[in-house]
Amino acid sequence: MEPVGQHLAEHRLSEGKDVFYFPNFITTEEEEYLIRKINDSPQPQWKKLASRRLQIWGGDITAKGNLLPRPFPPFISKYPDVIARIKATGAFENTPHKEPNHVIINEYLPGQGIMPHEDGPQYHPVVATLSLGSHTVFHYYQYRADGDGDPASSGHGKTIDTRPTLSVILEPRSLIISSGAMYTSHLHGIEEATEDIIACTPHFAGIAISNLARLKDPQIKQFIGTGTPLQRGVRYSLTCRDVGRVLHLSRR
Ligand SMILES: O=C(O)CCC(=O)C(=O)O
Ligand SMILES: [Fe+2]
Repeated sequence: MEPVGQHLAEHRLSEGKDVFYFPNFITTEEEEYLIRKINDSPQPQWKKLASRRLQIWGGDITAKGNLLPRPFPPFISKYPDVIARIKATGAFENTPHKEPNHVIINEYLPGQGIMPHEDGPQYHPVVATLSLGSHTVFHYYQYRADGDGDPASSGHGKTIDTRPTLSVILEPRSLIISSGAMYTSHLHGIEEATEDIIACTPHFAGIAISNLARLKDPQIKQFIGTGTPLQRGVRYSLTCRDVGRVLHLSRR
């Protein structure tokens, strides 16, 4: 068997950065099935936020950061076997449970996004995100060293550098894994947009994307090649992480 680390390394997007991109991590049939199961979930499973809705699977996390574990539904752990496939990448080799035990499913309508944020210390610093239904553009950011700048873009009293460190197109069916400093000292976010204009040549005004050469979706490639804006559809993402501290309640 090939060493797992080497396999992961083939998917690295940028030298020295722990960001790994896997196009077509699932098939279109699996994608359709997952979207159907997400939409079939009972209404109370959805949590409504101001700007999007989400489902939490694997259990709730207490205020102290402990997971109250609940088994995954079959559409996450059996068919398709998303958790086992993520484990097989080797990215979770050094996490407490060696595989994700917690999955957040986010739904984004066109025009919705997620503000730059950090995922925080309750998770081991590895995150794998599966995209379904539509592409999006995912940015990594850093805090500014000097502390001045636009106060509107600051969080926790620190100012975020609005120029992304790295930008990635997440194709439908792709998996992206971030770990190390990309988890612990960077933020990530998705702009609220209904379309994305991508730079296909150095002189073309648009977002510079780190995984252009790795894209696989024929339509996305064609649109980028002709400078056509990519219209966002409804996107679902499965954010898979390992919560280190798990509460095992004894049964009476
Ligand atoms: O939807 C995504 O790709 C990102 C979601 C995310 O950052 C999160 O749930 O913490
Ligand atoms: Fe996040």
